[in-house]
Amino acid sequence: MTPVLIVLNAGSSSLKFQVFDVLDGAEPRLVWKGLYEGLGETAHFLVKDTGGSVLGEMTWSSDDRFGHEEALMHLVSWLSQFREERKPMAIGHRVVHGGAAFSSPVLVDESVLQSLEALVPLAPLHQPHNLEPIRIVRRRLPGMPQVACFDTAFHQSQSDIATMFALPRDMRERGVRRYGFHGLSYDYIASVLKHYDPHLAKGRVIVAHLGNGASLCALKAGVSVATTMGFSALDGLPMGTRCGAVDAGVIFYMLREMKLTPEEAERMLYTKSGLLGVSGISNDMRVLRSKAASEVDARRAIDLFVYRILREIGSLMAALGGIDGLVFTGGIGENDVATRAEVIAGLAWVGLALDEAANRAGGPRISAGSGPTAWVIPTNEELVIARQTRSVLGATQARLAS
Ligand SMILES: Nc1ncnc2c1ncn2[C@@H]1O[C@H](COP(=O)(O)OP(=O)(O)O)[C@@H](O)[C@H]1O
Ligand SMILES: CC(=O)OP(=O)(O)O
Ligand SMILES: [Mg+2]
Repeated sequence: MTPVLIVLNAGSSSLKFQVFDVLDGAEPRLVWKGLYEGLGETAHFLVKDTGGSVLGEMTWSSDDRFGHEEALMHLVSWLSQFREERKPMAIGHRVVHGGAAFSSPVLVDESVLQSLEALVPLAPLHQPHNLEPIRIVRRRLPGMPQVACFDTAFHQSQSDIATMFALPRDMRERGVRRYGFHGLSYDYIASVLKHYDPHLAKGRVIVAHLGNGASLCALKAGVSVATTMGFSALDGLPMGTRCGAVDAGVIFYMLREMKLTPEEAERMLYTKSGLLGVSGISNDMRVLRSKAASEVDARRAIDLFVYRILREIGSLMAALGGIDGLVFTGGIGENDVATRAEVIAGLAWVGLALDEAANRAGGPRISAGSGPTAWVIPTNEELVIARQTRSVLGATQARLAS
């Protein structure tokens, strides 16, 4: 019987999962990949094998009240049909915020869980949903080892200066500092750079993780030296519905002059801004691209997104002392040919030149000429979670055995 790891990435209305075989010494190997979406409403379950064949599919109506807990229990029961072949040995979770206390993945117990719950205000869009399945599993499958893998941990390599705000010193002692996010994605990209170009793995690389959440990371020899997100996943680039960096004075204006409550202000910045807020149309780049020729506000939202990416790339280049390579990843970075072309066009001054045919074909290398190179590399946060979960379990077992 093969031991398997279950990797969970829980969103507000979805639960994505992947199941990995873990054989001694080898890289975790994906076997099944699926998701529950529309949780709490009309829920839908779909699971496929690595060849893309559908292994299971189901829909529940809103009368069924099928939420996160039901989805997790359904997954456990779905997996049990394979119990002769595969035995779940642990669950690895994406947890967006690890705060100052967690600089590496950790086996979850009650005190870890309480520390992670204290970080909910720093990542209100993500953290509650990341922690909910951990609580459910602790209640329903009490013996199951669970490992929390953090979006923040990869950035712990940054210098003190790179993580500071120019606020009074005691604010830092309270944990008010830049943490950075999308670290599971950057960890994956850093781990595969050598397969694309050994020079890049040792060089100065900017990774653009452009999805519904978006950030950039400056890698020096594969290590994070700076990133655009900060204390929360709100800072830096404009995103699908998040504003990215705004002057803090805007928030005082919202509270004092517009008389918004802190909750209303937070909702505006997290869920009504970014591509959605500027366009008034959609947070989805596919929709904006389809309307960009006819609707001026769709075009403006895209132009602002690209302009802010270019400005932030300039800032990260300063932190790196130059640039050898630029990597696009995430839903927009991997799929949107036009965004990649527009960003590279804005970087002609650093010697980047687009290979149009390669860009249309999706890469991997999409630059021409002898200057810095540009790449499209699909990310794989789940594989990093599987790697980290296995390594935490291995270390725990070794500790218990000694
Ligand atoms: N074919 C595509 N062309 C352009 N943009 C796309 C395409 N597919 C997905 N996207 C964009 O990617 C976003 C989702 O990115 P993803 O990285 O999956 O998001 P999340 O942050 O939820 O993990 C969508 O909102 C959309 O803007
Ligand atoms: C941290 C973050 O923004 O995550 P996502 O892109 O999944 O929303
Ligand atoms: Mg994501």
